Amino acid sequence: MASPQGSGAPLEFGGPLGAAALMLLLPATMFHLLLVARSGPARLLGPPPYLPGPEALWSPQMLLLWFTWLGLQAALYLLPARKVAEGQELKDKSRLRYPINGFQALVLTALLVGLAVSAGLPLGALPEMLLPLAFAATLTAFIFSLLLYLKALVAPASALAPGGNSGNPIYDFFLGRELNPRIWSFDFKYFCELRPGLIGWVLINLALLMQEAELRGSPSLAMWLVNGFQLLYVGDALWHEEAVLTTMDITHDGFGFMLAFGDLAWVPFTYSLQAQFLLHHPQPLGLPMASVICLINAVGYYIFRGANSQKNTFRKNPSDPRVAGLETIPTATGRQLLVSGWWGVVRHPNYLGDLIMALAWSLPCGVSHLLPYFYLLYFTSLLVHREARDEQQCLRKYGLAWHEYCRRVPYRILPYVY
Ligand SMILES: NC(=O)C1=CN([C@@H]2O[C@H](COP(=O)(O)OP(=O)(O)OC[C@H]3O[C@@H](n4cnc5c(N)ncnc54)[C@H](OP(=O)(O)O)[C@@H]3O)[C@@H](O)[C@H]2O)C=CC1
Ligand SMILES: CC(C)CCC[C@@H](C)[C@H]1CC=C2C3=C(CC[C@@]21C)[C@@]1(C)CC[C@H](O)C[C@@H]1CC3
Repeated sequence: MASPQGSGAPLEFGGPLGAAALMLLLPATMFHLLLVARSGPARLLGPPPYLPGPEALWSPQMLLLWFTWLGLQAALYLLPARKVAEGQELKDKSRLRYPINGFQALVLTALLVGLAVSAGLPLGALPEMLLPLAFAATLTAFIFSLLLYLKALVAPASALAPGGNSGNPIYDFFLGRELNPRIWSFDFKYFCELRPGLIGWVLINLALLMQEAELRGSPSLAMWLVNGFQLLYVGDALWHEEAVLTTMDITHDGFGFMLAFGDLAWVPFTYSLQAQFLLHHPQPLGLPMASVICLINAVGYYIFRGANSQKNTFRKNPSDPRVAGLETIPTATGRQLLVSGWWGVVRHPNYLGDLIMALAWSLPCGVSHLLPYFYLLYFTSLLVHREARDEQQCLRKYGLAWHEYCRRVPYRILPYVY
């Protein structure tokens, strides 16, 4: 039951002060974006059009709707899975088991929503409820993180994350103390990372598309593109759900406010920003420009999926014919690093593809406003920071072999630039 206070891991995110600032700044940014997206000038950097009073934020009905959504996703998570995957080896040499049924949850949610809409559910009314729903999600994230923090007090030391156990309560609350908090086999972090937020994001997009159809007779081409691109991204993440088990969020970071808020509130309510913007600021988009944007998204997806699949295939089975011919660097751990193929172009080709897609999601919104480009700006800084964190971890894991990889592949994300 011991908890190693002051575990000695280097502090990230600017330490306790940075963590405290982010805990205020992230929800404030999310509410700012929600308010600004529906305002006439839609200025990213200006003040919000008004400050919402408690009656605009707090609604018991929206809280109930939010919990119904979480309950539905939890029920779908518990349905029999097509596959059960094992996670990475833990400190105590054990491996946790995870159900692989995220895509099934997406399809079943689509069927249920389809049935409910045909029975008269006014999905197009959802955009009017975003503010109180986002407030319910934020409140849930705060309370949930507090419960997770308390749960970690009685967790065995082997269950704690390397990073979030500095002994500073603010920092540890933000980063998360326990690595894989579970009740029986229900894994909270894995559940939150892929289900309520990601599926909620595409549902909000769909509701915005439906409201646009109600307002203007039919959805605009720009709205179709944004919905299509982001549905592809979410569908892809859930189809390749097993790949999330090797991300640093699952293997390294504890489950605290950062991920709870990020997964439950930030993803659905800010990643849907382009569709929110388009509902209130329709943009003309001709077929030639739409084709160019589709091409940009396709190129981004091709790089993103190609790089991720190449690494996942290689990590599962280095002798797989699809990757067996690639050049590698041996490491002292026995694992190898790819140094040709996508991973020989830059050290994070998957981030490059992801960023190209992020650009394609903003372009349908035109160039008259900076607001729809918020995701691209935020995502660039998230991935630059994430890449630096991953490099630190790889350097610790692979030492000299990592130096050799950096020498052979000098650019991190963008060839010849960064
Ligand atoms: N939309 C969003 O908000 C976000 C999206 N993403 C996306 O999620 C996906 C997963 O990203 P992320 O979790 O950051 O990490 P990555 O999938 O990029 O994985 C990094 C790990 O890959 C392994 N690796 C690195 N270089 C090599 C190499 N040359 N050969 C073989 N293995 C190597 C290392 O782990 P090891 O050696 O232990 O296998 C390293 O720790 C990405 O596509 C990213 O774009 C990520 C964050 C947010
Ligand atoms: C609120 C903060 C700014 C930080 C929040 C970060 C989270 C929103 C992201 C951390 C890692 C994520 C991943 C994904 C979504 C965003 C979060 C949760 C994916 C599931 C997106 C789809 C990809 O195919 C896989 C990603 C894994 C990491």
